Amino acid sequence: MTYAIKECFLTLQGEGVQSGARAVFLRFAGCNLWSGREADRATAQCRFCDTDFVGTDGVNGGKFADAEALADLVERLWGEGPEQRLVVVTGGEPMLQLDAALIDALHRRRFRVAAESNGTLAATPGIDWLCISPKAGTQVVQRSGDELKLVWPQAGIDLAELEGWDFRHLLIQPMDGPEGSVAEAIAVAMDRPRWRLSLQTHKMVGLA
Ligand SMILES: C[S@@+](CC[C@H](N)C(=O)[O-])C[C@H]1O[C@@H](n2cnc3c(N)ncnc32)[C@H](O)[C@@H]1O
Ligand SMILES: Nc1nc2[nH]cc(C(=O)O)c2c(=O)[nH]1
Ligand code: SF4
Ligand SMILES: [Mg+2]
Repeated sequence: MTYAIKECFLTLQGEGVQSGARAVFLRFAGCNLWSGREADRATAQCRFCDTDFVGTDGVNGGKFADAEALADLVERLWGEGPEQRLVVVTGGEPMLQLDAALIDALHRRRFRVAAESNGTLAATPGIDWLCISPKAGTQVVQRSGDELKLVWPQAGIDLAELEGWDFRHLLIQPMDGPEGSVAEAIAVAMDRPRWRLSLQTHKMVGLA
């Protein structure tokens, strides 16, 4: 299978339960909830995205002919040094492309595979840490995983409904943008203690 990769880079996980962890980020191109074009943002199903996932022209981006070539890139970016190998597959929407062949190739190189997904597609089997981030107005089919990370505020999302899904960790993350509100995210954590505040720390410290 050919994989379309926007960018691939070594950084620290900036969000969620594993925030602060050294990780190679593998960003797949393309999403099923927005074209990625600004002209389409206002009418997209997901309208607050902070990411450019269009094309394959980012750092180490490109078309990869097979899983081995892509896993080799991830391993090269991790480097020979420290163990505790972690790759975060994201996008765009990674479940459009992530397959068993790539997960297996990464596992054979001793990587734990974490994924960031909008939950509208069933997660590929074999992921070691699954983070689902629901978008209002969409049908979330993946209602189990390790962490549910909700960008807030989003009108039309019922927190009580999400609390009934099968996730070990509930994170509330301030939306970065004109509709965002740190205060409203803090209020959720104060009113509903199962939800913990997730901040986009990479943006605070100047990491990609
Ligand atoms: C860019 S998305 C890619 C993965 C997947 N498509 C998803 O939405 O979960 C990665 C994470 O960034 C979050 N995110 C996107 N735009 C954001 C924004 N403006 N403010 C805060 N978090 C945002 C998403 O909700 C998701 O948790
Ligand atoms: N450092 C860093 N952490 C992240 N956590 C989730 C991200 C994403 O865009 O999927 C992201 C990202 O883009 N950078
Ligand atoms: S679903 Fe994820 S990648 Fe797609 S537009 Fe929304 S935040 Fe961005
Ligand atoms: Mg990001």
